[in-house]
Amino acid sequence: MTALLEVRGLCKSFGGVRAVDGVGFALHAGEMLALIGPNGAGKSTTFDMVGGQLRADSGSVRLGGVELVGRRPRDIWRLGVGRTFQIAETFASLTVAQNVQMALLSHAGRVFSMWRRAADFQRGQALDLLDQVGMRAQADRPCGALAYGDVKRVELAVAMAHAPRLLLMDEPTAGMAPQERGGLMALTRRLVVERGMAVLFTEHSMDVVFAHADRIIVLARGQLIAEGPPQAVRDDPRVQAVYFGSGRTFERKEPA
Ligand SMILES: Nc1ncnc2c1ncn2[C@@H]1O[C@H](COP(=O)(O)OP(=O)(O)OP(=O)(O)O)[C@@H](O)[C@H]1O
Repeated sequence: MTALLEVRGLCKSFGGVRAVDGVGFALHAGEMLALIGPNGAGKSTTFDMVGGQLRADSGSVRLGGVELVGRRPRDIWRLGVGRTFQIAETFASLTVAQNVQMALLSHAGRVFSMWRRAADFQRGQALDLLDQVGMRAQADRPCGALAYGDVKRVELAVAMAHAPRLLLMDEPTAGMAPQERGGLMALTRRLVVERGMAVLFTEHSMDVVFAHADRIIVLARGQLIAEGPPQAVRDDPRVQAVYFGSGRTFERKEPA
């Protein structure tokens, strides 16, 4: 099967630091791939090069055969690479439905001079998306009044408004209570299956990674040191060495 995303020989240095050093991997439609590694391993830098926020020094990032390196983030987004954004980027004073409507507006490329007109725009479609993330009943509440776990669901609906082929999720469960994390990842899985979308995510909670990733890639000091299904990665001595070496283990529990 041809990969949706193909990354080859990706490199990025900051001054003398080789933040990402020859990283390559593939990601297929319908797959959830976790990118893990100790602090400073190069996860964010890799992520930002896929999304176009950082330009690679060398290497290739292809989506459906189309080269992304050198394109602007907005063009990459238009080609089908979505990203979930943190709570600060939703409009807390707008309602849940209005937040999704704003995303639909921007997807359609429409500019409205007055919010009054925008308020009616694609409300039905926004409600459908909210239905998919279990938030339709809260459509008319301001986002600022929601529980944190519910805001994360709205962020997913906002990302879905652009119908991404590939969704980048940076620490999707950060700040969530352990019992809420599984729910958000199960919801993400359902969207992946229903839409044939691919997800690339970074995550510090190893419980989330091992429970929800189809495959895992592991970075250490900018290089890819292991790749495979969760159990194989967990048992890989190189991965164990990197995590034990940094004082972190897979058994570590995140604070509630
Ligand atoms: N803008 C920058 N300028 C200079 N050095 C940077 C910059 N961004 C990242 N680095 C360095 O590149 C290396 C990789 O950083 P990166 O943030 O990609 O790692 P990470 O795996 O995401 O770490 P963390 O888990 O702590 O977020 C680190 O040594 C970091 O200090």
